[in-house]
Amino acid sequence: MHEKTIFALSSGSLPSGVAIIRVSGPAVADTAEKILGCLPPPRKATFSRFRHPSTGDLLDEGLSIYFPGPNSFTGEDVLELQGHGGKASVEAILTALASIEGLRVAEAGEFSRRAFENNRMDLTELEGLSDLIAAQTEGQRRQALSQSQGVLRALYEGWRSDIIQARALIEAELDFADEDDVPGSVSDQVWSGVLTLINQISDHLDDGRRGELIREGFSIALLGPPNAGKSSLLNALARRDVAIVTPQAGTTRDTIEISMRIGEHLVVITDTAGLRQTDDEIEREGIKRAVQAARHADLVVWLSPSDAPADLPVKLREIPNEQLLTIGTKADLATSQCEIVVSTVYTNGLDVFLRELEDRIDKRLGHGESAALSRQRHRFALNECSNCLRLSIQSKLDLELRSEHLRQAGDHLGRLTGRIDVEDLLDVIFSEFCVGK
Ligand SMILES: Nc1nc2c(c(=O)[nH]1)N(C=O)[C@@H](CNc1ccc(C(=O)N[C@@H](CCC(=O)O)C(=O)O)cc1)CN2
Ligand SMILES: Nc1nc2c(ncn2[C@@H]2O[C@H](COP(=O)(O)OP(=O)(O)OP(=O)(O)O)[C@@H](O)[C@H]2O)c(=O)[nH]1
Repeated sequence: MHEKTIFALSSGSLPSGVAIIRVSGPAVADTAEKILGCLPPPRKATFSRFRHPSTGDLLDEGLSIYFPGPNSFTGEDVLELQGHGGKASVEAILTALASIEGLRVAEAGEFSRRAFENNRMDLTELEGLSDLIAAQTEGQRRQALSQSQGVLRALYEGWRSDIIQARALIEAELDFADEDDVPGSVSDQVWSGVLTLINQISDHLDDGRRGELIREGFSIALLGPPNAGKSSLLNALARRDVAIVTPQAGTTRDTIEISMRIGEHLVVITDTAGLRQTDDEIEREGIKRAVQAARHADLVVWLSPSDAPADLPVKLREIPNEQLLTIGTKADLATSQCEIVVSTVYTNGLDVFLRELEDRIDKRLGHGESAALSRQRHRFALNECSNCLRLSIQSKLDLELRSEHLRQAGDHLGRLTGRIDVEDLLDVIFSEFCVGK
């Protein structure tokens, strides 16, 4: 239980139609008495006058809601003051709250931190909540919402309890190892269960980084010879002049990135320097970056100008087919061999091109059918867990050592959900939150 009661404006920037000020902690009942004159009935929106606790001045009128702990967002007593969203109105209420003993302004993410500390949410749910507030696309929203509702928590806690149970059986066998009448076969069942778990984790990890790409954005690199129209295409997609376009070959030097939505997903598109042999040192560096961008991209779009078709250079041939899309550009100048052709001068073919991109992205990212891990942190912990499980099933090892590997496997899952040793992680996660959340 925290001694301090915290408060903050939880709704967005001012002015706004309505502003919600949230108060959480042990002094909530006292605060309600002081500001509202009484404690409103639990969980009922109640019309109230908000008054200054010492002067009795009317500050605003609005709705108040009292959520007695532990059935509240934070698990503590919570009071919401829903007033008018004017800057001065909100300021007056915040000032009045600050004057009450035992109250202080909340730090970023502090309400959620208390929810975590009171076991109302685990780490993956907190991350989901943080992602939900950051979500810009339908795909991100859907994934973040289900993560905030605990799909990953349920999965990982389930696995962790399987491991704990397996370990209990092994430990029991170790304890009875000296007694002749206890058969040594309990553990055989345990190990086949562990093997099943290893396969489940491996299936979960082997998802083409679907969840991470939904969260971070699917990356597309535009590549082609100089003057193929890469920057023109980027500008057409962005609907603004992001990159410089000139008739001079070798205009783009550094890579240029834009973020946009395609269908349900966030996409990061990179314009790159045209690929060619050159002695210009700056251009050479640009080309190096272009090749790097191609290697890191989830999809490479190769632009082949219709008036001077160009094949993919040798150093990009390693890119798998499903990660490559070749399009013909400058379709107004000549006929292209490519299936998809665009002209940025006449804005032809862009819709077909975008539809093809959407199709390819949807195929890779799906529609949130199953729970997907969404951060590298999850991937690391699951890999570590899986490694420990693999060590534990080696029958040549001592049973005690195998049990210890199981313990470590469980601990990796415990860190994933925040059941153990996560102080350092918490600061990172809460730094992503805004004040009032
Ligand atoms: N006015 C308001 N709207 C809001 C929030 C809020 O805090 N205030 N939220 C803030 O993020 C979100 C909703 N999250 C909430 C989560 C749990 C509880 C809550 O009181 N839970 C209780 C009771 C659940 C029930 O009745 O089924 C509990 O879990 O015990 C409230 C809001 C979005 N909308
Ligand atoms: N006719 C025609 N010209 C185009 C089209 N797209 C681009 N251009 C012209 O082609 C030239 C090169 O365009 P950019 O978009 O700068 O080409 P780039 O591939 O980014 O070139 P680098 O930066 O040199 O690699 C410019 O003069 C554009 O106006 C098109 O669809 N049709």
